[in-house]
Amino acid sequence: MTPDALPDRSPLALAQALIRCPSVTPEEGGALDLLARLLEAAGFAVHRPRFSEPGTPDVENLFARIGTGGPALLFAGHTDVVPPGETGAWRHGPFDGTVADGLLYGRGAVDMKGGVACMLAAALDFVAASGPGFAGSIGFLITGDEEGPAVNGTVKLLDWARARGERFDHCLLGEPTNPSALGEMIKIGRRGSLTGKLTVHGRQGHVAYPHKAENPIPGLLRLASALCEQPIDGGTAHFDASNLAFTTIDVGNPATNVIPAEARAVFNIRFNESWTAETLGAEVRRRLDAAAGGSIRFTLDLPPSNAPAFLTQPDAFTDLVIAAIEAETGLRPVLSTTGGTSDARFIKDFCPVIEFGLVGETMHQTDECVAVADLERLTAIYRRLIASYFARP
Ligand SMILES: N[C@@H](CCC[C@H](NC(=O)CCC(=O)O)C(=O)O)C(=O)O
Ligand SMILES: [Zn+2]
Ligand SMILES: [Zn+2]
Repeated sequence: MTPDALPDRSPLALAQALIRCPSVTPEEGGALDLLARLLEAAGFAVHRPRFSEPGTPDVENLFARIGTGGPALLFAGHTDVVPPGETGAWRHGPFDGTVADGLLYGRGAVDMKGGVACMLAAALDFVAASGPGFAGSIGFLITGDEEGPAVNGTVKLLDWARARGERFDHCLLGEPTNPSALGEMIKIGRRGSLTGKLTVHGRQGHVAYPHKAENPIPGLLRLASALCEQPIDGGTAHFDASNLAFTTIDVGNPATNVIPAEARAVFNIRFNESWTAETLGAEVRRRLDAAAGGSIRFTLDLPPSNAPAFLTQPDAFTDLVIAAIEAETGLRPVLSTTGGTSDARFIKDFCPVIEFGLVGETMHQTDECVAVADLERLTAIYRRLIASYFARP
């Protein structure tokens, strides 16, 4: 492809072209430019807002729409990718877009340039077949900040769209939702995420004179055990049990003969709909206070969480997505809230959102790859969904 030529509209060609754009967060890498040119050529009005926030990198985003009326269907996703890690360890270059043995290799193949390519191929095909005057609208809300701090991406893009008076009835987010086979799983919600930073305070001193010091490490271990020992809850009808994991314990003491003054640990909790970040934070404090018993001096920092648990009640739109998946794969997807959080946590305040995309088995891994056949089938699912969405009375 010459620099200005557009790839053909097949999902494979689009996914290869996107993978060849090195868009490791927060770099745009040419990926959004490519989408903009493809969407503009198909008659979409395209906008490229760039957002900033002190202390975070500026990030480029894309919003596109064709049609002004309803029903209005929004496709959402991201073109940024996580770093490839050791590029020499990859079987094929992470930004080459190589196809071998029926698999397309590259960073973002499943998470989620492949998914973006499929939604684009399906929408461009529908618009070409029906003409731009179909009754309704199709939108694209694509960020370059999903894998990063998620501050200058979807959350601000939605505010920007709201301020312009953009409205959508339903959103399909194309994150990789299937554990091992296309058609297995739709995500209808996500657990919340809360991070805690725990510090136990002691008094520095000589290891040979412990009575003149106060070692914070046993206290930190006691508090950490207290948080890990008791389950947080037993799960709910739609959500797994909440889980807490310590991610680091740090003392940073280079000396073998000094009792340190402080010991620190960080934990992250993935919580279900029976909690908010506030009620869960209060419960964590209650458990720590009980374990400390007035004798362990600690401070707990709970940075504000922008990731609540949420659930989208299955509705007629969910039924359309299920029907499209069943027709193309023969599988009936389970409706799940498992896994990490996603940008759907922001979109849910804008319109009902569900997630369905590729098989996520290799996401974030060396040799991330997608079956070319899955790209074609996911495009057929999205194409069928669009047709049935706009055919509704
Ligand atoms: N970096 C962002 C969001 C982090 C989102 C991340 N999500 C996943 O890993 C999704 C994978 C899956 O379960 O399908 C997470 O949950 O940490 C931020 O921090 O805002
Ligand atoms: Zn993703
Ligand atoms: Zn990811």
